[in-house]
Amino acid sequence: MMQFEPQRFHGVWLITPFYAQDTRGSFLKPFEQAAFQEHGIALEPYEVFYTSSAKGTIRGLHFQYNSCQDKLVSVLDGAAYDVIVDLREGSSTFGQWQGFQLSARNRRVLYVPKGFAHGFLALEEDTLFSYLCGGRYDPASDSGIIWNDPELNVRWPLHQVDGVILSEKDQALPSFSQFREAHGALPG
Ligand SMILES: Cc1cn([C@H]2C[C@H](O)[C@@H](COP(=O)(O)OP(=O)(O)O[C@H]3O[C@@H](C)C(=O)[C@@H](O)[C@H]3O)O2)c(=O)[nH]c1=O
Repeated sequence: MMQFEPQRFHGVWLITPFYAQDTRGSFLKPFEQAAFQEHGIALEPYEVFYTSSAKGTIRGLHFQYNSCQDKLVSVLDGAAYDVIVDLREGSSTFGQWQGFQLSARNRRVLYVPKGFAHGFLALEEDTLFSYLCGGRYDPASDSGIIWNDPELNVRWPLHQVDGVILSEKDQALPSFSQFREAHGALPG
């Protein structure tokens, strides 16, 4: 049976997938529509993708302005410190962040609703990160907030890596205050 643990941000769930082992190996099921619906999670899968990241890579903190995606994320190989930031209009936890340890060993799966920025730090070499997203990729409105924004003050576990690797795009992301001036918030 899958287990669903509600998190302190309304609508965020940490999920223990169905997992079984036998003499052949293992079986893991991270998504089952009926089980998600029973918990009020209306994820309509649109696309699946994976990324592989060198240790120390930070991807994020990303979101789309239009056709906001909800995401089911997990780590298939390696380990990551996963971070979400509540950017939902009218949310009582707007501007707050939370971090989660996701790894191939703990098999935890995180459901991130629409209206959040999302990112992670790869804690091991070649960390394989999996996404199941509701909503299409919209490159025109793909954006984010800089990973080390002083106002958000995410406490990344940088002591666990030797240095930070970032894409050029992620180095140039706006600050949280620039995001608020330009957009205010995201539709939840
Ligand atoms: C995200 C994405 C990227 N791409 C392309 C654009 C680019 O050429 C290449 C790499 O894209 P990026 O640099 O944006 O990839 P990346 O930095 O890994 O982006 C991802 O970061 C994490 C934190 C998320 O939450 C994801 O939703 C996504 O935003 O892949 C797609 O074709 N479809 C997609 O859905």
